Amino acid sequence: MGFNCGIVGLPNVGKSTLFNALTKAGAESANYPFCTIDPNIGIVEVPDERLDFISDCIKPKSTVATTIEFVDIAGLVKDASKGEGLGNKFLSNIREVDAIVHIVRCFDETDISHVSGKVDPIGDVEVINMELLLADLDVLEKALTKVKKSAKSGDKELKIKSDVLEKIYNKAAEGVQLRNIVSGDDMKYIKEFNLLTVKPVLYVANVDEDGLAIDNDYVSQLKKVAEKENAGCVKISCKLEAEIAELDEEEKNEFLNEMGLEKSGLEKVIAGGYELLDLITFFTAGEKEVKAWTIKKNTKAVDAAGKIHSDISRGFIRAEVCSFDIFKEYKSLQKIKEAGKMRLEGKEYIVKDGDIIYFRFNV
Ligand SMILES: Nc1ncnc2c1ncn2[C@@H]1O[C@H](COP(=O)(O)OP(=O)(O)OP(=O)(O)O)[C@@H](O)[C@H]1O
Ligand SMILES: [Mg+2]
Repeated sequence: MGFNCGIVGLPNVGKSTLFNALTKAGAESANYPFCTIDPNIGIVEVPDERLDFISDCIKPKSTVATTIEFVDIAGLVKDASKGEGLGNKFLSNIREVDAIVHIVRCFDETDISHVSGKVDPIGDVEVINMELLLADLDVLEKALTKVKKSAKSGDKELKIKSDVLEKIYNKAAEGVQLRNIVSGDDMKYIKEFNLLTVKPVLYVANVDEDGLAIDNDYVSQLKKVAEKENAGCVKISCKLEAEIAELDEEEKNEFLNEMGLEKSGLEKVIAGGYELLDLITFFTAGEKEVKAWTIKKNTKAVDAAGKIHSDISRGFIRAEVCSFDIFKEYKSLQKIKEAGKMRLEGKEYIVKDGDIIYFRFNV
């Protein structure tokens, strides 16, 4: 089971360019709208300095990073919810992803055409978000009619569901993106509908080289939009990232240095996506292999063990756990044990981000 982020935005804003930089998959990217029709899917390693540190100390035969999936989706235009552009096909591709990376054009470059004729981040975001919301309204309206009817039977649970749907429908009709108003309790009634504006979103400002050094007006505008929505916003140049991705490690560092950048923007996007998905990482560390594993926040030790192998979960005895900070101090699991700093935890232990775990099991 993987977790994925869908890359969405207007046509010709740099989605495939970013996707290629992320995945080195060579998806078609060109200066015309609707270049992408079918979604491209790519697996991306999640860079993690902690994994590198553990690996440097233990020097295992292999080191394995954790991954997430990115999906490059066709461009969306106004009235897509009514079938314009690639319309419903596009929307159903978005329905399948866990989180949304929304790319917004924040560069001038007259050679690259813009579907509405001018660069306008606020307007562009509104077009996309409105289409997503209209699609949600459509789904909610149908669901509400159905549930209301069945709630007439007097079933209490259906009555609650109908009330929740009605409340959310009314909010959507007011133009509110739903991610900010749906509570955890509401979520269980609407999960099945896979609503688009409930999915977490990260905005990506796609800038030119000048915009990288100093925020241009477009970026400032987009940052305000993101802030208002409580969403994250990262600034990168998709075109530059695609060029950097072609370089080998040494050239890449040289290039980043020259540009006065610490790390490539891709890492910011990957880290941002990982955060959106509400994921954390734990590590297993042996002489053969040091490996990063992905789990949802609040996963129990016995379920985390199941990520590695169902036998380990089934025969779970206990987990030997230390935090990354402890490892950083002692640099060796043996030394941590000798110092009495290794904790023994049971099945119910909630795994924390950065835990290094050894599972004892018996089958
Ligand atoms: N930061 C940038 N500066 C200048 N040009 C850029 C930048 N980012 C992308 N481009 C250019 O914009 C054009 C469109 O890019 P791309 O094909 O990635 O868009 P897209 O969003 O995937 O479009 P579609 O929706 O049609 O699939 C390409 O020519 C690409 O090189
Ligand atoms: Mg594309």
